[in-house]
Amino acid sequence: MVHSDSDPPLLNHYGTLLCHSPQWDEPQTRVTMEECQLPLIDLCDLGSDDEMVRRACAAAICKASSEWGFFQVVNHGISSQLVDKMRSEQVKLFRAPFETKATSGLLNNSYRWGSPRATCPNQFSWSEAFHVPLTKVSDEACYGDFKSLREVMTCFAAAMSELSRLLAGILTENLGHWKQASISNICDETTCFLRLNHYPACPISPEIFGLVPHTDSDFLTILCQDQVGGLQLMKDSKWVTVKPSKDALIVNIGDLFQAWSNDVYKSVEHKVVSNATTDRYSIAYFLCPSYDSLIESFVKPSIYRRFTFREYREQVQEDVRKTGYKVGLPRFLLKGSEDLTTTTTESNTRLYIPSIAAKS
Ligand SMILES: C=C1C[C@]23C[C@@]1(O)CC[C@H]2[C@@]12CC[C@H](O)[C@@](C)(C(=O)O1)[C@H]2[C@@H]3C(=O)O
Ligand SMILES: O=C(O)CCC(=O)C(=O)O
Ligand SMILES: [Fe+2]
Repeated sequence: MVHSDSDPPLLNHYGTLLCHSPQWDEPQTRVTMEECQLPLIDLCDLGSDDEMVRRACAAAICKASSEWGFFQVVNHGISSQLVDKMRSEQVKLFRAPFETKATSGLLNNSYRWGSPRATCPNQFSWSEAFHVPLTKVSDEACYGDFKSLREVMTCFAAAMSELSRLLAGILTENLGHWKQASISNICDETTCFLRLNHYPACPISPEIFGLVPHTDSDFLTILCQDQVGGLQLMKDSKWVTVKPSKDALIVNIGDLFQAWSNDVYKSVEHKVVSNATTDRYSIAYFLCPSYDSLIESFVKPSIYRRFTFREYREQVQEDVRKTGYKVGLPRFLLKGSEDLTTTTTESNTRLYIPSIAAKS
């Protein structure tokens, strides 16, 4: 492996983990995975003159969010030029020396690499990231020498923010309790994040995760990935590989939407497998509420107890600190509601009668 000074010290951190986990000595072979075509939704239909077309599009978004927890959207309004500019700025950013990324306070000092708390190889992520709060995306002081990055990131974050609110509105209204609370009211520019991911090529072992299996701790995530591939999600208890699609963005439901919808929508486990030869880049936009926001289902009996986003984050961080793993929603199950929580099978798929004519 040729080491460049921009690479985080993934190899020696991973090496120390290996020393304590002998069972990882056997050579591993890269298995070919079943590829899936995520539900593909053309958001142009939301602007159709035909109300039935608008309703059908909204219903498809809701159905995919319940059955897959994932879907992909085209004609989402984010130009390929902006995506290409964002990607080239992202590549430049990660090519900076590791010292600069890790110690200069760049992007609100939001740099993360590997998995600092990993105690064994399967808790390790062969990746680096900047997890940037939206409040800082336009802050000139956060960009150091990366002046051109600021304008692109500001435009990109604004476009992702608008798209996330459109989708959250459709998903909330389908639940029928949109009168009592709207997610757009508790999520705003000050509470969301933009996460820039870089997955360096990893020629050591196909067993190494680019990003460990996890569910997202938010309402929903919009993901812009390059064409390298590697994202996998859990479908019917099997890992399936998401086939990259050039002009599509991927949307996935987060833990908070699963709780808010009383399990109608699913926050589905996903991971990134490493690539032996090619670096991979992605950008994730996380629609998150303020830390004091109360997450509760308006549908009774609730499966989960009411909790604030702050409680949720603190519980995740405590579990990761103590066990190396995120537990997430199971920590908030109400007593006796374990048997209420649904698993997605054809038999209990909800009937979609959107209570709205999707807004054009
Ligand atoms: C959406 C996210 C949840 C996560 C942080 C992240 O931004 C991307 C990685 C996720 C992950 C995966 C491994 C661990 O479960 C976790 C606690 C972590 O450190 O990174 C989760 C994060 C989370 O749920 O907060
Ligand atoms: O890079 C990807 O495809 C997935 C990233 C992800 O799951 C995350 O940042 O939460
Ligand atoms: Fe994720």
